[in-house]
Amino acid sequence: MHSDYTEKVVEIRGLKKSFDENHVLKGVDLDLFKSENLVVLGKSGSGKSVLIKLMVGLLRQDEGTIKILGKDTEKLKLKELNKLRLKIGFAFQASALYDSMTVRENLEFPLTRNIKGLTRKEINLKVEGLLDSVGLPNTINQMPAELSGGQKKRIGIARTLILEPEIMLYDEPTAGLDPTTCIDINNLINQVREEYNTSSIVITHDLTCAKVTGDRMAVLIEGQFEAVGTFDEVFTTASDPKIKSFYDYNFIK
Ligand SMILES: Nc1ncnc2c1ncn2[C@@H]1O[C@H](COP(=O)(O)OP(=O)(O)OP(=O)(O)O)[C@@H](O)[C@H]1O
Repeated sequence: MHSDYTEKVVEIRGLKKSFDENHVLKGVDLDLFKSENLVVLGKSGSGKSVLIKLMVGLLRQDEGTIKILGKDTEKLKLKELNKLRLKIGFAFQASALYDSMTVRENLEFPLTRNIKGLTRKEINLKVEGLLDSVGLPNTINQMPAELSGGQKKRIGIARTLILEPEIMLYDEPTAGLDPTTCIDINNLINQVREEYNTSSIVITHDLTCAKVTGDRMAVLIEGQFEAVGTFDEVFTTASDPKIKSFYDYNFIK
């Protein structure tokens, strides 16, 4: 256990979001504590991405509050919201690398766009340091098309880390990867937490990823978190039929 569960970095209360008659989030409460990895599980269409989009201000809630690093996101002016967004690293499902840029240029891009006045030496140090961290120093001059799916994921994570976010959001980090590469990415998620002291939300359908990376699980069912706790608390000892069917569904799929 890496968190003492005292300091909250995210606090969500009574969050509701509907699209016309589609009531996606029906009063969601969730805490993310400093230095923990929280795994969010839920079937396709259960609202995991909507939750993340609300957190980073890409969507607006109908009701409820989202506090991030002590700030109520709804009350922030755009400039303050943008400043807060820089503290949240979003590792997209598809890595979202720019195909026409080398690995070095991909990593430099968020840095030079957001931080003015860095010297070439400072930029190089940061880029090279992060590539070392994710175990891919030799890819620096390669194009994304020359990388494997797992390597792209690692570079995507490195690029997200370059602005030193306090909170990491991983959107299905192991989707589409072979089992061995999944293990590598799970280990990287844990390593990132140790090295960069991040607090993370990991969205996944992969129960191995959930077990290996998550201090706590939160299962989104019918618009609310039905169960929140350690993997064993939520799954091994669960008697709730909704949780059981979710667990079975994941293995049948
Ligand atoms: N911008 C939007 N406009 C209308 N409906 C939307 C919008 N975004 C999401 N939805 C709806 O909200 C519901 C939840 O979608 P969401 O993408 O959050 O699911 P998810 O849990 O992330 O699914 P998956 O695991 O497949 O990625 C879906 O019914 C979807 O159609």
